[in-house]
Amino acid sequence: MSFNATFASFPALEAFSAEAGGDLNILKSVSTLCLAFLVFYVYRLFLPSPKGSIRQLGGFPVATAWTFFSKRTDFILGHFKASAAPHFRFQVLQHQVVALRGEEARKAFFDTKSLNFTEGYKILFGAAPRLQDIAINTHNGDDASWFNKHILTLLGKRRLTEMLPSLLEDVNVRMIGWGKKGRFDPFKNIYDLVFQMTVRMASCSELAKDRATLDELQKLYWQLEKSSTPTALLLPWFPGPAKKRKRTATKELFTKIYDIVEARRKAAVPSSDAVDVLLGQGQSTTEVVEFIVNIIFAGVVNTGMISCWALVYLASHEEWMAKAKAEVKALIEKHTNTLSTESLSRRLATIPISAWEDEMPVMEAVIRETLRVTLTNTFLRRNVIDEFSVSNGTIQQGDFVAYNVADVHLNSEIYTNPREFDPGRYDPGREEDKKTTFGFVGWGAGRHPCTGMKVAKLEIKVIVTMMLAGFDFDIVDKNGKHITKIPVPDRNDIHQARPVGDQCFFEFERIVD
Ligand code: HEM
Repeated sequence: MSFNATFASFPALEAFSAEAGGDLNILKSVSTLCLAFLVFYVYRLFLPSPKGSIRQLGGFPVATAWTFFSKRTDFILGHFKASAAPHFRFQVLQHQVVALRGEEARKAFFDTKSLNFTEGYKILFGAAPRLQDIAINTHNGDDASWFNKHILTLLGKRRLTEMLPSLLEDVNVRMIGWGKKGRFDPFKNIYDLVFQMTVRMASCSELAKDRATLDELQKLYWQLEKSSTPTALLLPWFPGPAKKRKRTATKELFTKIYDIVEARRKAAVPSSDAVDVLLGQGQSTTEVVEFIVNIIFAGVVNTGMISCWALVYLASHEEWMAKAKAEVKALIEKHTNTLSTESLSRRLATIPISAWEDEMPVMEAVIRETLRVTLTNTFLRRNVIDEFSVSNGTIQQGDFVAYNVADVHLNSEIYTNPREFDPGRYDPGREEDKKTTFGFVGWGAGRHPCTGMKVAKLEIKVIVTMMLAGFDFDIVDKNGKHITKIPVPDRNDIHQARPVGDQCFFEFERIVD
């Protein structure tokens, strides 16, 4: 059955068509609702805070919630700066959110069983499209353990070994497309590489090789990734054009992947690609599609961001560039035939996964430091069971809890000159990240460590290694002039953390094919 047919056969979808016709009625109700909300909020402003122990933010709740969605990092850090308290509480529509800071809060945030991961992100983040969004119910939609189990087997060491040559070839083909010399925007070209690699790892070679479909998927992906606007999150029921565009893009994305998975189901000879492995385990086409979409949304943004910024920092720090290049050279000399006339990507493919993982300490430190300086996450949870106390404040059942990564990663009591890029801070003798509990949370911590870390690290290392061994490159402005001021990530840009102010580019020349 085609996805369109499956899609159309769901009764709830018919309800959606009817809903579209009913937009006018909804619009009429909107004004009444807005008035009701207004009266309610003004009334609330004059009531004493019912949650005595945690400071409740004043002001108009809709305005407060708006800043939480539009400039999340500034919002959280700004309110913490204004008071010495370890927490504050605010309202997003009918939901209560508690922002936390400090070591005790961090321990509780990452370790408390009743703080639910999926519920935390579902309402306050909303990036990954779900089949439920287009009225299709599945068993695994909210089951994080189902995805984690499959990630660990499908993206484990054995598969990384199998996939390494294809990943390198994908990168090589794209890099050939850049030409021998030129200038590019890393926040476009490097993301293209990461998107292709992620799709390759999560799906099948038919899709990874089909450039036209990949480009279409990538376009839909960014459309959906960037559809989590303050309006969309605050007014999810509002029937505006953005909501319709999101629904159409979600349907198109799922449909394209569905057709590819169905074609693999009918293939005479199964391959070792992720899609075939999942189908072989008896998963339905819908489940496989859901798996692929979830991997793309879990993987692309952060892997792309760290690959871009690792290269930007290396290009801005001569000493670390020299160390990283020396490490790559040593790896190539030890594990590849340096007399071979084969392409760089083919030679790199002979380096065993264990060497990529264990013999690149400089690159490990560069990735860790890039994560520390660049990551902008506000981690989210929802307290789904009993109330509990943290730093003398009560987290009620149903409360959302938010913890911004800057509280630990940019904390000058933990890291010296925290905004400076200095991978040496993890060296024996310094080990600044070990000074406190969960001093580094770039790959998560406690109950929800990142299950995609190994594959993400490999993708970043492949990209950086291909750049260091294959190119001379410099960081320049839009006019091609070398940039001396080190770019600073925009901590409110939750997708790419692009540099604040002017964009930066790489001016490159290919030196090894
Ligand atoms: C540089 C790239 C990446 C970074 C920095 C990163 C970071 C993180 C962090 C910080 C968390 C914890 C979030 C929290 O506690 O709220 C997390 C969780 C997760 N990550 Fe990643 N991630 C990356 C790449 C990937 C990739 C490529 C995948 C999939 C292949 C992936 C899959 C996941 C999943 C499924 C979880 C949730 C784990 C759970 O439910 O317990 N990540 N990641």
